[in-house]
Amino acid sequence: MERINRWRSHGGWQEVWRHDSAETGTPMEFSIFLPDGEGPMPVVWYLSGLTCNWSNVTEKGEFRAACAKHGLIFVAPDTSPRGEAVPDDPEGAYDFGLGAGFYVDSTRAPWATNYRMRSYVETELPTLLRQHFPMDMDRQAIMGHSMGGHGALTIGLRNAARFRSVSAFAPICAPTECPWGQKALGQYLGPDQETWAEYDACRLIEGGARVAALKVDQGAADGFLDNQLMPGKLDAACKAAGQPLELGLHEGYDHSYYFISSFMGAHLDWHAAHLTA
Ligand SMILES: N[C@@H](CCC(=O)N[C@@H](CS)C(=O)NCC(=O)O)C(=O)O
Repeated sequence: MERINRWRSHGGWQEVWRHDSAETGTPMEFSIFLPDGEGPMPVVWYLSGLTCNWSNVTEKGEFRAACAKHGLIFVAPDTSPRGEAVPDDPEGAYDFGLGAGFYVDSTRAPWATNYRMRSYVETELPTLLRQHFPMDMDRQAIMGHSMGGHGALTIGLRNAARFRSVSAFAPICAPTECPWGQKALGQYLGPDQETWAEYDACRLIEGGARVAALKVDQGAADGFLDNQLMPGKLDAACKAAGQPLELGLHEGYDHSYYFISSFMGAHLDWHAAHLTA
């Protein structure tokens, strides 16, 4: 593992690291905010959306003040494998391939070799980082935005014992039912929709999965709200299953980091309350 940058910020260090991933077969980069102190400290995993790498939330997410205040380590992985040898959408579309790994372990050629973002985020990265940083792995939370909100919800639901709290900004709530999800899951996993279910938060909840604490915020002026994100389906699935959900709909906010940064502090305060209880 190689540290490629670091900046003093909010009484801690904002760092960027590169390492070789066995899962993706490529070098991968992530950012990590480390409050000062010996730790071990609770960890918040933040999964980003389409077109993003670690830099979007790190530069625009405004998470450091809350993380410093609460003593939270904040990790932002990339959203896909990268590199010349990694296959991409044939038309270079933003919603599939590079920057669009969907937190899936692909089972189909030519994607399956590198597109293993589920195992990378769920297993490889936590196993690696706990050896290098003062992380308290008994106190973990996961959050994300859009495609990363889908990642946070599905990884949280499949690993409920590991995360004390799960939250999302404008998540893709029902990927099996929206164009972004159908395009990605159809190609990464193939046409058998039974194999898609473990990558759909609503279907996981319908199938019995639960999390300890769940919070979602959504902008009402988000152009992707009705055709891609569908928070109403998550609300309905949670209500039917008895899964508590704190769902906020916010007039005037869109899909951007202006929305995310407005609610980031509240999400981190909420995670901290669960992580330090
Ligand atoms: N219209 C956008 C769609 C992608 C998009 O909105 N991406 C969101 C996540 S789904 C994002 O965080 N973009 C990067 C940023 O705002 O910094 C594009 O074509 O780039």
